[in-house]
Amino acid sequence: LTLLCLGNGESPGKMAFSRFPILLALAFSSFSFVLSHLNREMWFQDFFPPNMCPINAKDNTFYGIMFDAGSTGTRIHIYTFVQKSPENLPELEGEIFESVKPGLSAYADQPEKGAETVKRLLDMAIDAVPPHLWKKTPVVLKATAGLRLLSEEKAQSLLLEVREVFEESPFLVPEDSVSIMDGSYEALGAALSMMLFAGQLSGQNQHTVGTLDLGGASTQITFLPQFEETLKETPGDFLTSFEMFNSTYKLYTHSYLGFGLKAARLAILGALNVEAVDGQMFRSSCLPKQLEAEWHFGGMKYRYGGNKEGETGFKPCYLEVLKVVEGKLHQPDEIRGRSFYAFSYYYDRAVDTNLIDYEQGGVLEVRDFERKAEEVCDNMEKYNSASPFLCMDLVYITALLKEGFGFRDNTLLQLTKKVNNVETSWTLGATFHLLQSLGITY
Ligand SMILES: Nc1ncnc2c1ncn2[C@@H]1O[C@H](COP(=O)(O)OP(=O)(O)O)[C@@H](O)[C@H]1O
Ligand SMILES: [Ca+2]
Repeated sequence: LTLLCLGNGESPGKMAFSRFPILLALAFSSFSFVLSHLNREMWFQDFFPPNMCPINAKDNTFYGIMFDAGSTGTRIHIYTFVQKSPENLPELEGEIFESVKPGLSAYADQPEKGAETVKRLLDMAIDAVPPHLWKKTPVVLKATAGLRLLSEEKAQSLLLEVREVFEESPFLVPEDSVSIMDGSYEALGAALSMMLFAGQLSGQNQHTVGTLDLGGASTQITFLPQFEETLKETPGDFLTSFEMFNSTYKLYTHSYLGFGLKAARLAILGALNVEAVDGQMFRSSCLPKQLEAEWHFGGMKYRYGGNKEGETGFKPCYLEVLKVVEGKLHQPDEIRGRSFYAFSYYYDRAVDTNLIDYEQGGVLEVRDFERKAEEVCDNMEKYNSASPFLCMDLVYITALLKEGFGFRDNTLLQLTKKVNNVETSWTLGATFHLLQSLGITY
């Protein structure tokens, strides 16, 4: 640990040390997400102490290794926890994070090569975790929508190869250590992560927030309902209970498969679930007029292009996109008055269009995405150098938020990549849950 610290966060991968009692939220604020400044500033930044290195190598440290096998990339998160005494709750000390592209599903026909990418990432953990703790450090890989969309046979042979890599490693390999994760577990992990982060803020003005994750293939929404009404009006399969510290919590959580950004592109183009796409040209008013190109996704090749003769721009594009989202998602009333953390492609597209800074993130209103979508779609030639899908992606994000989930124009979204150098991802919550269920403490 000391050695890694000398590297000051640069090696191997991106080392981050933060120190916050992650469980305060669970213990004191009844799972309320606590936000202080609901103005347009980063509401986290005042509350976290600056990064710091552990003063000494500690013997009350333990680790958890979580792989996120996403549809566009594979990521390793190596978390360090410190437990000061048995009666104290563990604190998150830091994270090492690294990622590779493409994701495992790109190796559908070469499972060994796919597993090799996992092995290279796992080698980082050999350096990061002290040898005497290897046997006590669980390693788990959870695959998301990308693998959910592969055939069962291809997905299973990938998972089998990865399992072998784990078995050959010196780490603790729990039962079911390599699996395709249920969408609601992904959402639950994200919610738990944010609860852990927000624990630092307890005692401030309390507002509860939820999380929105926009992946390539699927999208998730999660929040802790405050009103009985919401629980009554919500279909049972949108509610997930989980236990922690002798309490049961009921979360609203749902994963919409096929509503990730890339899957949505296909749906908008009318290319989803179309047989014999080869040779067929899919056109959209959301694409530059003169564009004609090819796109490889999920093992298929698609030809797509702009409306050469017809209309292009924000209005016709919005109508096209509306068909894909309108009436397709459950709209809980309660979310209208809430704030949400937004990750992944919400973050990336906001960065691409200078709505937020890549390092800092920021707070946006739903209408900021709409304004940007109008600007990009009505001036596509100006945005030529960016992705040809930029207009479509922004309109999809706008429509998904407004017409899909039913958010207001002024709903606040906190776009956050990292809290004090720890990635905001479902992985922290899932690792925490894993360590709890294995009874791993110092
Ligand atoms: N830990 C992470 N750090 C940075 N970006 C991430 C992380 N996890 C997901 N993303 C972003 O989300 C996008 C899509 O998510 P991904 O996890 O690959 O898809 P899916 O969740 O549908 O499997 C990625 O392109 C990436 O920009
Ligand atoms: Ca993801």
